[in-house]
Amino acid sequence: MIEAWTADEMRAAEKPLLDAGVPLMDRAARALARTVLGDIARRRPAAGMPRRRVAGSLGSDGLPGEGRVRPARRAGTRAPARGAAALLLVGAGNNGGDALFAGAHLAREGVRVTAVLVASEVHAAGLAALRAARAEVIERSELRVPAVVARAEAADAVVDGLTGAGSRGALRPPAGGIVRALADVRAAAEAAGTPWPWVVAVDVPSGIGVDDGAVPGPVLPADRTVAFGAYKPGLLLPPAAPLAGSVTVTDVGLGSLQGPQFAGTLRLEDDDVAAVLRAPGPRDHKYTRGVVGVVAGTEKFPGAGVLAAAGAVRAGAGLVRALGPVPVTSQILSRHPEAVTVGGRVQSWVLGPGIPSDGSDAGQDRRVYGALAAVTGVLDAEVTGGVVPAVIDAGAMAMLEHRLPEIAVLTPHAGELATLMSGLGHEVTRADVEAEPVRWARAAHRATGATVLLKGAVTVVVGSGATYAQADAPAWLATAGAGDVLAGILGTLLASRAADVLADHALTSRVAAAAVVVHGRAAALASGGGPVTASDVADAVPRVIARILGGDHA
Ligand SMILES: NC(=O)C1=CN([C@@H]2O[C@H](COP(=O)(O)OP(=O)(O)OC[C@H]3O[C@@H](n4cnc5c(N)ncnc54)[C@H](O)[C@@H]3O)[C@@H](O)[C@H]2O)[C@@H](O)CC1
Ligand SMILES: [K+]
Repeated sequence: MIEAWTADEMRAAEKPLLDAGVPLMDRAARALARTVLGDIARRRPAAGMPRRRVAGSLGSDGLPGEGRVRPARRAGTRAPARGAAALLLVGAGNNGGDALFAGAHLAREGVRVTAVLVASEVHAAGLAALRAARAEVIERSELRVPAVVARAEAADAVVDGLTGAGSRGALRPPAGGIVRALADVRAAAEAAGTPWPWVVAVDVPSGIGVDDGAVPGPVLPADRTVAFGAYKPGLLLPPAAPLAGSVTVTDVGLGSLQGPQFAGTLRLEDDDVAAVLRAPGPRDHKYTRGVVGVVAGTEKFPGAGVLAAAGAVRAGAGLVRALGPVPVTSQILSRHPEAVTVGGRVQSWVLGPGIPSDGSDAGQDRRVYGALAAVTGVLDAEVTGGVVPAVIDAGAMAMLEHRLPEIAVLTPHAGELATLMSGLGHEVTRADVEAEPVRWARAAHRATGATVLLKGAVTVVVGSGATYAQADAPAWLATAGAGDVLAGILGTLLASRAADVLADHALTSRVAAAAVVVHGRAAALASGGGPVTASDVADAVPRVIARILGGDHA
């Protein structure tokens, strides 16, 4: 489990250590320097190898044709970092202090270090250490954006120490202008396939919302972030999370926060998913393993019914009841003969995939309304068979008439969440949701009572407890029908855990996050780096579950 700590939690945790004289900044800076040195060494050509010329790129002398290449990684070749160039971007706070002390270590290792002071006052001891190591310093009064950009282009690594846990809002000038210029040049280099230095963010990429993952202004995307003590929420949450690159957490001795009441930001790892999955025991039979009722697909869109059923079947449901018009159920049966198409008791519902919100299939709408009555408990348990958890997807999200319990999981993407919230009287657009996904997912949870699973490159799941942020899927998963498969997988996990989530509704979000992991891993396995269909994703689910349960996390 990855747990993220807010800026306040970090401060509270570090205070007793700092009071006791624990040299946190020294530990942080050493770890940062080690990581930068390792990265530079890995990325440089082995000593004595000629620098390759890269067509179309500008060299450090500004002439075309010579550039640093991203050399292919070759096992066993770890060239030293001596002679490499590093540019430090240094802000006013301790984040800049980390960068300065790390810069001093780098300089002592033979790296040519230039520190750009973006504030008139920076960490004094850090600056003294850097000067003592004979690094070059560009003062704030000498700052010229084009010159900083040229220095960055000539460097092997850029270390972003502008702001950290003390960051507030969009980066102000001159930091904002420098970062915008660097981010533009980096984007242009990436588009053209030309080299660009390795960017290491200190603690967080400067300018992100540390606690909420917002991106209120310019941010230089990092290749790596060296986080001190713990992840920060902004390293896990969209839209900021992808700007962090790969995250390395350095243990500075802060310990762990998480307890049963933890209501912060979490990311499940495979071990946590294994704890949610329920492998059948010798006494289990199909009814104890969980029966999933699927109301998905219409005559016009039968595929969604097939895919939702596929997700449920492949995730290991004891039984799938697929309900709908004959053109839908016959297709489901032809693909999944193990499903049944008659009603009866279920332990969870999957409602809505492939059902339009225009009321064009009265029969499916009626089935959805009936199931929703079982989920909300508005109808007597004698009629409905009792309250059960549910996945409420696509068209079913337009059929909500009553407040939902947390055991109901809404599964919108950003556009659907905007529609849902607009229907509830909030003025919000898809772009608003994309800019602040967690804020709107939380608003939707408050407004509906349901657990909200907001789909995206980073999927967030919000209930009454922790917020889960999962980034397990390759971008190839953005394909038609993928959401239907997820709904089916989640239906099965909820059915297998029905008794637990009914006893503790707050568990629903963790089960939902586990389904997101299974879905993402299945997509990665099926994709193998190439295109993937929703059917392929469903087919890969049994192998992924076997790997997760078997502790094989490769
Ligand atoms: N918590 C820990 O255990 C450790 C924390 N350390 C470092 O300390 C950092 C936090 O230090 P600080 O509290 O000094 O915070 P920052 O280093 O984020 O600096 C805050 C200062 O940056 C400026 N600033 C804030 N928002 C800005 C904006 N939008 N545009 C321009 N300037 C802005 C302000 O002058 C503010 O005083 C962490 O991120 C980490 O790098 C490490 O040194 C040691 C270990
Ligand atoms: K930073």
